[in-house]
Amino acid sequence: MTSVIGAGAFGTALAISLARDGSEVTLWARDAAQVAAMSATRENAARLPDLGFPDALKVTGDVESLPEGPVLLAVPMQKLRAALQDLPDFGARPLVACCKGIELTSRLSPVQVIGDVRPGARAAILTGPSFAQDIAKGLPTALTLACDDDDTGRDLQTTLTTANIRLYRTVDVPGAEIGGAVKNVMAIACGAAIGAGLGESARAALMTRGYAEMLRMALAIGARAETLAGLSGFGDLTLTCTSRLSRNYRYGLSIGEGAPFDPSVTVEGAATARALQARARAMRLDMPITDAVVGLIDGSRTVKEAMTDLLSRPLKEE
Ligand SMILES: NC(=O)C1=CN([C@@H]2O[C@H](COP(=O)(O)OP(=O)(O)OC[C@H]3O[C@@H](n4cnc5c(N)ncnc54)[C@H](OP(=O)(O)O)[C@@H]3O)[C@@H](O)[C@H]2O)C=CC1
Ligand SMILES: O=C(CO)COP(=O)(O)O
Repeated sequence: MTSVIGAGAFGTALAISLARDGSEVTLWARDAAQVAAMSATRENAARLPDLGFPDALKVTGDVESLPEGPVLLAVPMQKLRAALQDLPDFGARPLVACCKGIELTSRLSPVQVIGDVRPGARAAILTGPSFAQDIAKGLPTALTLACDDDDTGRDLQTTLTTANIRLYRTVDVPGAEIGGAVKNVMAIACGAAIGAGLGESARAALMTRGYAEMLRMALAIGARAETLAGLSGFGDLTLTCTSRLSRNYRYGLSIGEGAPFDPSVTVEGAATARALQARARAMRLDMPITDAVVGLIDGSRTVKEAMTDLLSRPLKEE
């Protein structure tokens, strides 16, 4: 039995996929009106319209009624701490972060935030390339489940694998987390380049040099290079930097096109770019594309200026 905290796009999609296999899943939302609507219509009309809930999916607003078994925390990175602080103590139940990014106030990763709020909890992260719509529709996906306790990781891998989600396991939690955080920043950069008409070659350059920044930060925090070459790094970078289904990429497009963007949409890369830049500066790491994205977001650089900054850096070896 699995519980999902947060009936956003990702939490709902995971719950649908698990329940479609017949697993008992309880999806918790904090908003009573949303709970009532989802219970009545058996869909999440706001986030995943027309994708009905399987019978095994239970909806609740009563967090005390959640069953034993893993708890998936499917809330945005910058909301994870507040969500955990409002939730009851889940005892020995594994807590699985289902978010991507770095907390702006602390520069901590999702699993580090869980450890900060719930010391001693068995924590893991589920990350990798997948759009909620694809998961909910039953399309094939492959994701990474990272847990530093391999026994817990094996249990979670078995429990959370579904007919359309193939899970790969790793104990390299920092590696899995940093890939998912940095790829969103790079997706904003790529969207901005395409939106400003800079072309596909510029996008390929940003993806490749963005991967170099991802790897630089990963190695500096003790992660394994192989993890970054996998689903949570290279895989998710590829998906997010090339698809208009990505909200981070679309946010970048809007910057490049000078078009408005709905501020209520979850764009993890925006806050994470600032957190990543602060972390990189403290660690004396060179992350020029991250710097450029922060400049675009705070309005201090135009796309043209940011690209000129990147192209005029001293020449170096690859
Ligand atoms: N969407 C996707 O395709 C994918 C998303 N992810 C990751 O999943 C994470 C969540 O994204 P996604 O589901 O898309 O986001 P959404 O914006 O669709 O949903 C966010 C959910 O979090 C809930 N929430 C926010 N703050 C709190 C809080 N303090 N306590 C409890 N619940 C809270 C919201 O509730 P309310 O509506 O009441 O505000 C909402 O249900 C992100 O880190 C994202 O990167 C990963 C892979 C794919
Ligand atoms: O993380 C995702 C794909 O793996 C979803 O990307 P967005 O948050 O940019 O929509």
